Amino acid sequence: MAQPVQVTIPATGRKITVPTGLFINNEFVPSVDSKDTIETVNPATELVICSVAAASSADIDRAVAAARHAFNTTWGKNVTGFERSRLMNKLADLMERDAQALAELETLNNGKPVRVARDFDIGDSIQCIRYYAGWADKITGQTIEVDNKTKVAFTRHEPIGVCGQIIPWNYPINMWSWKVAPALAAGCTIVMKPSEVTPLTALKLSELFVEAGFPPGVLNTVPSLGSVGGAALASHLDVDKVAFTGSTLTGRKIMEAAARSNLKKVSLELGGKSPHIIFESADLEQAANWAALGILYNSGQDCTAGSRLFVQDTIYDRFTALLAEKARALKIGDGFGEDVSGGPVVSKAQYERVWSYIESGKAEGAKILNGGEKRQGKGFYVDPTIFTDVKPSMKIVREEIFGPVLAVAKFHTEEEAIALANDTTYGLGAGLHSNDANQCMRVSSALEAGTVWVNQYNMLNNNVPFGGKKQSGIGRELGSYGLEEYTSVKAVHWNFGEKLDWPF
Ligand SMILES: NC(=O)C1=CN([C@@H]2O[C@H](COP(=O)(O)OP(=O)(O)OC[C@H]3O[C@@H](n4cnc5c(N)ncnc54)[C@H](O)[C@@H]3O)[C@@H](O)[C@H]2O)C=CC1
Ligand code: BAL
Repeated sequence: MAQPVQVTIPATGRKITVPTGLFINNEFVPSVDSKDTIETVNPATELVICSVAAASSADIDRAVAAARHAFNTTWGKNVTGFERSRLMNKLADLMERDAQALAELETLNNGKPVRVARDFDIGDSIQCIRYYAGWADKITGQTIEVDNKTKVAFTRHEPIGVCGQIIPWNYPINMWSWKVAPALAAGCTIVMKPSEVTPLTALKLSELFVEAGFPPGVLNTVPSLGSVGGAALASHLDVDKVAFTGSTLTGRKIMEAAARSNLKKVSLELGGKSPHIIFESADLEQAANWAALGILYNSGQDCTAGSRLFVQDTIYDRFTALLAEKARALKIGDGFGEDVSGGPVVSKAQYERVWSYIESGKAEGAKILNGGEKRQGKGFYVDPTIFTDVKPSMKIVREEIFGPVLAVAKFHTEEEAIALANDTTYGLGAGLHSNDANQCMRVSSALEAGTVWVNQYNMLNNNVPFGGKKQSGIGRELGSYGLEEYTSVKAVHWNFGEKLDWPF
């Protein structure tokens, strides 16, 4: 299978041609040895969209060989930073040109509102590529004086080499750009494995890669099951680095595979159970908006979802009433409606997983403030579900749900809020709302998380690093820190005068 198919966007009638082959060496090709395919589904209708080729481990070998050849002959060794920057900016221009069609395809496969896909996911992705295009010709090492007369050392920040990149289904285009942009800027070549749930936009973006004029082999796109293509990349002897976003369980497997194979560099962006604290001095209306956004954006399918909310006892009743209003005001529906703010969750598997948590919350005795009832009809919809009066031991408080399900608890003192917030194996995001600046400073220092939001939530910038502490990950994405993950520092020691006496 390598022939493109035409898919029709139900709401607009637009026909989009989608490549269905594996993208290797700038061509869409069938698998070398497998007839396996991946079926994609529209989560709003539960109807099949199309099937694409599934890469086997032999295909991963072929993609890695293409990436290695491009690294050694073009991108990694013979293409200047200026040229890398130019091509990256061209890609960003093409994404801007095709933003509406890309957004429609993203919505079809993922379910998120088309307005959100276009204005946030894709807008942010274009900016990410331009941000790192700006770095491509500015990667420099240091000159270090070793002694004043005869020796100097300098460092070179060299591209790591061939990178395996494994991304999830919650932000297919956005996670693609977070991974691809710094790797390209640094001079690395890529084998990209999109999620088997949402491979369509990664394939469509591969077409734009060719149109932008990138040399063959720089980016290779291999939709595949995680246990096949993902595992093959993580354990491949000729892959120099693997970058992953997804569950902590799979992150652990990837790290084990890297350790057992060639000790490739690993960066992991994993799960979370992020705390969000509302102190009594906060602007409650604003804090309720941010708390609702924190759990409902992307239908809660967000690694930094503020899924544990801690509210000071003095404002608890007022605040929870406000929060319920916010949840009820949000329009959930088919993502093709321009006024929709939340779509279905991505798949049947995710729908069942989220509902099993809702049932467990009910069984463990948490009170339901909003939602908690299944809808009739087609589509993997989960209405905003808010549990109050939760206990720290409950499953809905301890485990990542990855759906629009919030666990709310009360606290009395600042110390108590910090202790509750940090009572988790995760450490990705955290938020707090307070009008006391000293309190904001104290609490943001005490929270064990890679990102802390003060008087806002879930806002990210391409020039600010992002990543986790504890079991939420290793390494950073975005900003100059994200670029460092794709370079390897070489120290060159240079002698221009010292004679070595012999015997020494
Ligand atoms: N941190 C985040 O952004 C994400 C977290 N998750 C969490 O994981 C839960 C389960 O979702 P899944 O889709 O099953 O997550 P997952 O972590 O298994 O999938 C993410 C990616 O990893 C790949 N993968 C799976 N097994 C692999 C293996 N053995 N070796 C290499 N790659 C492999 C998948 O094909 C996909 O591309 C969600 O409910 C959520 O809690 C899921 C997606 C994103
Ligand atoms: N919100 C940052 C990326 C993620 O959810 O995976």
